[in-house]
Amino acid sequence: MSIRVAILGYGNLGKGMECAVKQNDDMELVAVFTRRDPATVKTLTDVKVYNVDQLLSMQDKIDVLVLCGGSATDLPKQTAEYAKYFNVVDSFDTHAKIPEHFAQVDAAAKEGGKVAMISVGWDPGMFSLNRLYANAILRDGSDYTFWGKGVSQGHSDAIRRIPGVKDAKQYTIPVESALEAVRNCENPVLTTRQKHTRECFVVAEEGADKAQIEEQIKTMPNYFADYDTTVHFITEEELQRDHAGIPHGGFVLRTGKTGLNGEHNHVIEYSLKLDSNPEFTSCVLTAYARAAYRMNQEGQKGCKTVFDVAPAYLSTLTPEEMRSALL
Ligand SMILES: NC(=O)C1=CN([C@@H]2O[C@H](COP(=O)(O)OP(=O)(O)OC[C@H]3O[C@@H](n4cnc5c(N)ncnc54)[C@H](OP(=O)(O)O)[C@@H]3O)[C@@H](O)[C@H]2O)C=CC1
Ligand SMILES: N[C@@H](C[C@H]1CC(C(=O)O)=NO1)C(=O)O
Repeated sequence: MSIRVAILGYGNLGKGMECAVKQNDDMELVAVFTRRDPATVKTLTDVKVYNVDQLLSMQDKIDVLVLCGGSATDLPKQTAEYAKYFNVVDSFDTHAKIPEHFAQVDAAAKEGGKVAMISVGWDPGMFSLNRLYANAILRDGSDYTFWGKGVSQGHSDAIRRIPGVKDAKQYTIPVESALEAVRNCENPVLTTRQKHTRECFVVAEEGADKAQIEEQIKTMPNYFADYDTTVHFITEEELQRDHAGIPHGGFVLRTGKTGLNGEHNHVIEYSLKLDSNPEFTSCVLTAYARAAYRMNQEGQKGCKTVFDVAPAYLSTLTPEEMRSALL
């Protein structure tokens, strides 16, 4: 029997989820839920769209609810709210607030006897896993993460939540000299500001105070305050013409030494090059939706992160196929 998946929140991630579920023949997309009028939400497939006020009445038709809202203001409320009623997966990526998000979601999921997976995606998510593996293996070393050049959905979402902003895209740009020093095993000590810059393209509402918007972006804690950030105000047409895509990617690196006197250098590198940040992120969310369902079917409950999920839960391979897949 297929795993019945539903989506809450129909933006870039919601559209990505619609595509990702179709690529998994052990799953079916049963519904999309939105806070808006369903009639205004045009989907890519013939999936039925409901207003979120219908969600609880459909609890018995949904095995996993994937939360596709924004981390800045949606997920802090929605994940804990619905973890009481559904197995849920979210992509919460305000790194500094993950511990408090975990605590709230864990209490709700345990109360409902459900599994909740938070901070699933590529960073946090796949990059988190690769940082942990590399750190566990190369004990004498240094960790580095670089993103881009590409469009951060979290940072773009955070800008769009500012009053007076109609639309926005944020590019994360790695400082090439820093990346080169790391690859050369120079083990540089780098501040946040020395690794990336951020460039924002913003469409302001008619009559909005652009100076105030720019100030709110540049001083925004957890998103922009620790970076050199530039803000460009452009028209909706220019945004659609010049910044329609959502490509991204990045690198997780760990450089370290082995041998009694550190004679040998090693570099671990995991990289992603993504045409579509939301479609790739949705593929990760979909694999972890499979894991959440399976773990709950075993009687597990509470909040999990990618660190708590054995790879076998993610895979459609049988145990015999997995053993040969080791080769
Ligand atoms: N961990 C990771 O690696 C990654 C995490 N993310 C996270 O995913 C989050 C969501 O990103 P993204 O999907 O790009 O965000 P969007 O801004 O596209 O969508 C966020 C929410 O806004 C609402 N919305 C979307 N479009 C419209 C519209 N035209 N008018 C009104 N409301 C709209 C939707 O809710 P509703 O339908 O209810 O109105 C939607 O769920 C990001 O904030 C980021 O934190 C993203 C990429 C990677
Ligand atoms: N969570 C990020 C995924 C990566 C990209 C990123 C950044 O550019 O700052 N940080 O983490 C996103 O929303 O796209």
